[in-house]
Amino acid sequence: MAQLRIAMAQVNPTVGDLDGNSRTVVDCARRAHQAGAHLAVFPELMVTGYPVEDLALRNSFVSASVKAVAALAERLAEEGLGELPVGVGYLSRRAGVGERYGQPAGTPQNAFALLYRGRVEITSAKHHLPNYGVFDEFRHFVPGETLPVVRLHGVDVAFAVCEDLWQGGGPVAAARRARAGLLVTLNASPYEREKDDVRMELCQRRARETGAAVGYVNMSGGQDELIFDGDSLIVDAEGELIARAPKFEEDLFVTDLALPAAEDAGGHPPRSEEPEDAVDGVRVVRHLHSSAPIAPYAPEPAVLTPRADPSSDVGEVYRALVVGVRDYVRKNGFGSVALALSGGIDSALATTVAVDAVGGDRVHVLLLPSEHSSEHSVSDAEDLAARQGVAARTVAIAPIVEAFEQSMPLEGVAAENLQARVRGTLLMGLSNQEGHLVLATGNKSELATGYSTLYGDSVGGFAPIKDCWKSLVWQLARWRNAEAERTGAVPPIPENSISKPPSAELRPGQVDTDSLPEYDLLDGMLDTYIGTDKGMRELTLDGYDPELVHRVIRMVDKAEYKRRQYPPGPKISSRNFGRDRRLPITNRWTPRN
Ligand SMILES: Nc1ncnc2c1ncn2[C@@H]1O[C@H](COP(=O)(O)OP(=O)(O)OC[C@H]2O[C@@H]([n+]3cccc(C(=O)O)c3)[C@H](O)[C@@H]2O)[C@@H](O)[C@H]1O
Ligand SMILES: Nc1ncnc2c1ncn2[C@@H]1O[C@H](COP(=O)(O)OP(=O)(O)OP(=O)(O)O)[C@@H](O)[C@H]1O
Ligand SMILES: NC(=O)CC[C@H](N)C(=O)O
Repeated sequence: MAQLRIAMAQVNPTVGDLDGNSRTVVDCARRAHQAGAHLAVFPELMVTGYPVEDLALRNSFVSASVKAVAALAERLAEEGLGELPVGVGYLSRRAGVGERYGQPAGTPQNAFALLYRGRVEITSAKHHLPNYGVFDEFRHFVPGETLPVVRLHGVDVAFAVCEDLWQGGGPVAAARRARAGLLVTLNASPYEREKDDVRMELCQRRARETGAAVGYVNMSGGQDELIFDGDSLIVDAEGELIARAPKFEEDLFVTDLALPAAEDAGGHPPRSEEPEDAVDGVRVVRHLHSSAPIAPYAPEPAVLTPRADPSSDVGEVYRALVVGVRDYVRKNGFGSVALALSGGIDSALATTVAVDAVGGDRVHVLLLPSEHSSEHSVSDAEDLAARQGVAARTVAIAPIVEAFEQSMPLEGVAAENLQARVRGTLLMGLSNQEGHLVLATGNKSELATGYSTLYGDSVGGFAPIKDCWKSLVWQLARWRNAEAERTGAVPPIPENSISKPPSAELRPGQVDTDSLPEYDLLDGMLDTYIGTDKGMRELTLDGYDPELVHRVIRMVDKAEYKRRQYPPGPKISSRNFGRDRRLPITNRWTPRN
């Protein structure tokens, strides 16, 4: 057996910030070196951030990434870190491939580089490209065809990139054939509810299949609608969990691994850059760093007993929303946010998430009562603002609505929507004047059914709870209050905001159930329709009333145009309204089956 100390950097790069991301690599590599690591690894596309989307198709961006990774190798050596092999993801190009989309030769690849002694020593690229859900990698990359296997202190270490682990064959099969002792994967795997269990099981299965320990390093942090939850982990060749990093945080995660020395494992002695036959379109390329196993470390293992994460599923969703808001605000250069607070549950939860994300002193709320607003809409909103220490301003909108209607009389829904639009205009005015990012407060049930006013309550730059069904909104509010009680703090959300019936308050006595079914029933049906694409007949077979099914499906399909104009917001489900679900707006198809 040989001993290998591996440092996995679960960090939060920013897309396009090549200098900042490179600095993060140097800082973590320094700490890894100080911790005595033999190898430091970073997430997929660390140098550029992930996903780069169509930046991958800009030749200048690919060139900048290739230059940045070479400069990073030099910088590591200048800082005295050249002897530490550092594995990073970056954007590269495969030379010699013909012109594509009018670009010069050389198509983009989602690449891996091992940096050592001031040089980009080894490169390879992701073989399996995900092209489903939020991923579009056929559009952006061509697949890699090699699996680097590096003998490091006597252990054969193979390197693959994210989706390479999710699909069988290819790199996984090649790692098995190469008898690697450790398979390291660099990942940018976005959060979805319960995906942590899927990933863990995947790593365990692949470890058993390859007969190698698996080191899985994931990104943390938010990028537009995606949230990377970290949760990096290491399992041994039998699939036993050795160590696991915390979720939703940055972490440099150092672990001592006892691994089979290459010769014991049956791997033949490598000559540098020696290719082996292709397995499933992937050639193993062996590299020699150091053959001799090093003496085992003495006493203290660099640590890490598996850390159980205490969060519940709902608690995890809450943390994901906070990270999504925090990083959207920070990475887009905002100092503060603003939102309209109605005393209802949606704006109460959105405000609470915002306060947890950026701090109460950077959250500004507007109370905007109209002639139809209830007493409690103001008192509950004031109560929440006081509990959370946010700056609250009240502007009665009735005179503005009246002035509007004097110039152009409106009736019915048009008049109702005017109130929402006046609120939207005031919020955007405040944003322009004071520079806050406006948060839209709509939930997924409203987005699904089109139950919001275009250019009214849907205005804003980011929408914290847009992927949460209304029933989940209540669960999140209760979870957050219970968390506060557990730690002896004041529950941030007034009980009345949680318990009162939801209402848009756009006309006297209006409640959501005038237009929509009860949320428990509605959300179940929506989750099945949106999440599984079942049609009318199948939903009816599931036990839903045929007339209701027909009505709800029509509402959902008709509202595509509203969703397309809604701000982005954190994805927490396996199918969000955004990159996961792309449907035509102009569409006469009725899903009868
Ligand atoms: N296919 C299409 N492509 C592009 N635009 C399209 C379109 N179909 C209609 N439109 C446009 O959309 C307009 C209709 O949309 P919109 O103006 O939003 O109005 P609309 O959807 O008719 O009404 C908004 C509904 O949301 C409810 N609401 C509003 C605000 C808050 C809440 C709450 O829960 O608190 C609920 C309100 O009670 C009402 O039932 C049309 O006048 C037309 O201009
Ligand atoms: N009186 C008000 N003052 C300020 N903002 C308001 C007011 N009424 C509505 N809004 C804004 O419009 C949004 C849409 O209203 P909606 O009724 O969907 O949400 P809610 O009031 O927060 O929750 P609920 O739907 O449970 O009543 C609110 O979240 C809030 O941002
Ligand atoms: N970046 C990737 O290749 C991610 C794809 C993978 N299936 C995941 O969700 O983790």
